[in-house]
Formats: sequence, structure tokens, C-alpha cells
Amino acid sequence: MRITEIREKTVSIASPMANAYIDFSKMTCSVVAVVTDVVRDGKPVVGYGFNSNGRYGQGALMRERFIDRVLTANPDSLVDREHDNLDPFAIWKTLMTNEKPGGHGERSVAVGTIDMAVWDAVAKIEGKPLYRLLADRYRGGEADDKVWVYAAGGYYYPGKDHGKLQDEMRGYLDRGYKVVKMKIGAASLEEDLRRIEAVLAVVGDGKYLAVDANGRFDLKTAIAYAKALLPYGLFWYEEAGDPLDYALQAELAGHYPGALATGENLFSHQDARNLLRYGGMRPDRDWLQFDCALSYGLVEYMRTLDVMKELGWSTRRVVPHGGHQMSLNIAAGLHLGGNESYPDVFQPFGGFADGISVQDGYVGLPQVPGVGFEAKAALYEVMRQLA
Ligand SMILES: O=C([O-])CC(=O)C(=O)O
Ligand SMILES: [Mg+2]
Repeated sequence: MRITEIREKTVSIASPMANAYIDFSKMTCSVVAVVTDVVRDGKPVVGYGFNSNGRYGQGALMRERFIDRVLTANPDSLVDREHDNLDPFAIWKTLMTNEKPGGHGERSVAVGTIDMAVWDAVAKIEGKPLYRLLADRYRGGEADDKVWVYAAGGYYYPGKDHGKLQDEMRGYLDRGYKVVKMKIGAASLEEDLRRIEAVLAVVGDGKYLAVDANGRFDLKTAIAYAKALLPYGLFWYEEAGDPLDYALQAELAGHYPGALATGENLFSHQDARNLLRYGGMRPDRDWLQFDCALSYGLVEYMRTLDVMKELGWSTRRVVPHGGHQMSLNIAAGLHLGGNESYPDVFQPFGGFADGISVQDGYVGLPQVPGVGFEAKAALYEVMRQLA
């Protein structure tokens, strides 16, 4: 049993929208295919992955370092004998040969994307949906059969007025979502409050609305927003300041008794541990948003979940960033609190399997082997072209 080839390509996920920090006019992501010599249903098993959004494609790193390490390793060293399958942990270790500690980012995206494709292949070889495999191996067989999801959008677009923002949010509620998320921080506080009130007029109550500042604010601005947001009783207030500014995050918590969320731009279990040690995050109300696709994949994600456990956090406090099916599988299989969803943006990568609707804010998973990419036709069309 061996990996015969790893292919990658960069695809565009460009759109005119912006959050408080970047616009997406040139955004790309990597798509990866891990081709194996294992045959199922008369065809070689191919695992697929992609790297979520926001960090651009990482094909150069894959081509220059990572793919070769796997293809030149002794194939027997990458096999999991106990399960007669590929070994994602051994492959991860091979990928990370001669990589120094620290400095997580870019390479964590390259590795996370390949790792996703490896797990997709592993679940296909085992003939199970990935979430089922994860529950069987790591949670005594107990999987969640549906996952809480919220609809993320509410971006700034040229010419987008409050009416269009309201239409967008109404569209999410019509499709079964209960909680929606919108961007803040690219307008003045006064204008953002008007946008928030426009959305509240649609969703009905602050508990159905989360807001995301994408790391834009300094401490003073973060606190000014905190004071203004508090009376709305929002679902969460996300990424107020720089993702690595744990002192800001901790100080902010002292001014905001409501729920805070952050973590999508932390790419290792060490960075996650620093957030939990020094960021003042509260395990009884706050939310963590680590995204495996950006942060060295599921192998590293399990280390992050271990760190959380050591520091007194339930896995149910994690709702990953990225709106992808990989995190949906991890959520269902490893008992996370939910998952982000992009019903409209980042297509065809946003959203979940075709024909599975969101009901009362929960979504089910397709019963196909692997991550479920084959059950999302528009996405599979992009992936299929690779292998
Ligand atoms: O706008 C982005 O970069 C995506 C983001 O923060 C989120 O989905 O929470
Ligand atoms: Mg965010």
C-alpha cells in the first residue's frame, strides 16, 4: 500500500467582498489530490483536500518541500498495520521532517491541506464517512448524527446597503439557519451599529447574531465596541484584536461579560495553548475557532484538543472557522460544539453536501466514504480534474 502521487493546483476564490482587514479580490486556495495504489470499486482511492479560505494557495511550499518528502519516504513507514491503512500520523511526521519549531503559518496551511487529503483517503480505504471513522477510533463509537452550524456572511461589498444585508440574512434563515454572522470593523462604530440593528430587525434577537472584527481593533477600539455591543446580547464577539495579542484579548474579557470568540488565525497547538494560558478566554462562555485546514491538519488538531483538555476546556467550546466538510466531520466525530458555514460565499468550497438541508440550525452528514466531497457536485467537479 502506498501513495503513488500527490497533485496540487491553485484555484481562485476571488470575490469583491471585504472584511475589516482584507478584501478577497485576489483570494486563492490550494486543492490537493493524494493518489494511492489501493483499489476500491475498481478504481484507485484518491483523497482530496483544500485549504479553507483567507491564506491563499500554498502550492509553492508543497512543490518545493512537502510532496517530495512523502513520495521519497519508504512506503512501509507510512502504513498503519493495525488498521491495514495509510497512517496519517506517520505521514505527518514525514511531512514535517527538518522543519524547525515555531513560526507557524503558510507551511501549516500546506501541511493542513495535504493532511485533509490523507484523511479523506484513509476513510475511503476503510469504507466509512470520516466522522464515523473518527468516532470509532477515538470516541468509543459515539458520533453526533448532526452538527450545529451558523451562517457566516455579512461582508462589506461595494454598494451593499442595509436592505441587501437584510436580504442576505433572511436568505440564511429561510435555509434553516438560526444564528448568522456579520462583519464589523470596516466602518465607523456608529455605522456598524446601524448595520447590526438592521440585521437584528431580521433575526429578531441578539442571541441569533455573531459579529466578527477580523483582528482589526486596537485595545481602545475593541473596548469601545465591547461597550456598545454588550446591550445587544450577541451570540459572540469575534477576533476583536490581533490574533497573537493575548494581553489585548485578556484585557477585553474584563470589559465584556458576553461571549468572545477567537482562534482562526492560530495555527499550532502551541499557539492555541498560549491563547488558553494567557488570553483570558473563559471556558464557561467563550468559543475557540481553530481551523484544521490552516493549522497542520487533523493530526495537529488532535494535539490542540489534548491541550484544551489539559487546560480544562470541553471540546464542545470549539466551533471551527472555515465552513468546510473536514471540520464538519471532526465536529461530528470528535464532539465539537459546531461548525461555521458559508452558504453563499467561497463557492464551491463553502457549504456542505448537496441535498442535506439545515434544519433548526443543524446539518447532517452524507453517508459516503471519506470527507464527503463527492456528495457536493460543484466542489467535486473542481477536485476531480486533479486526478
Ligand atoms: O473573513 C474571513 O477572513 C473569514 C472569517 O473571519 C470567518 O469566517 O470567521
Ligand atoms: Mg472570523
